[in-house]
Amino acid sequence: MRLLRLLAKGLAFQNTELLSDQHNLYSENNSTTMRYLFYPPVPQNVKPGQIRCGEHSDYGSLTILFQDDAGGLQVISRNGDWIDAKPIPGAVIINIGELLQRWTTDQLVATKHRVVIPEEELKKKTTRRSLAYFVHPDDDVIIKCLDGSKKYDPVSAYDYLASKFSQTY
Ligand SMILES: O=C(O)CCC(=O)C(=O)O
Ligand SMILES: [Fe+2]
Repeated sequence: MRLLRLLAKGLAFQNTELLSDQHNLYSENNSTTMRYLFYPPVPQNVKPGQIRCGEHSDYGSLTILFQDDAGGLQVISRNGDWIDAKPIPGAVIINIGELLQRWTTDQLVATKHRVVIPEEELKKKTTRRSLAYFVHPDDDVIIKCLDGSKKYDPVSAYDYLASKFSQTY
């Protein structure tokens, strides 16, 4: 909630509660979830180009991501290069989600990221664990461009998530 308030401040919204007010994280009408991810050791005969977690951006408002020291997470830069998001002890990663990008008409960008397989043989044998807290707006919030533009069609947070899940799974 503090992060959402700070983002609203950073974007110079008059109402700094504008985003946080739409996130009743513990209500039944909110799809915020925590996911624990476990990546087993990579098999020896892994094919070139195989990946631990394919390129995507997260769907909601923000993701707070805790990763262990295995490494492999990469984020895409504005010019399309993949940059290692090296684990830093005690640090968390904050990803902007697609709904927040739509809401802010691209002022905040949902950065694409992926998890690649380590190159060193020894590291391939290690597992990787991460913990992701996917923060979502309340299900019934209609996400429409806050600047009044029509760049993105209004969509409810729930419908957006449901359409993403049906495409993914
Ligand atoms: O495991 C990770 O570090 C990233 C996972 C991820 O990006 C996701 O589940 O959306
Ligand atoms: Fe992700």
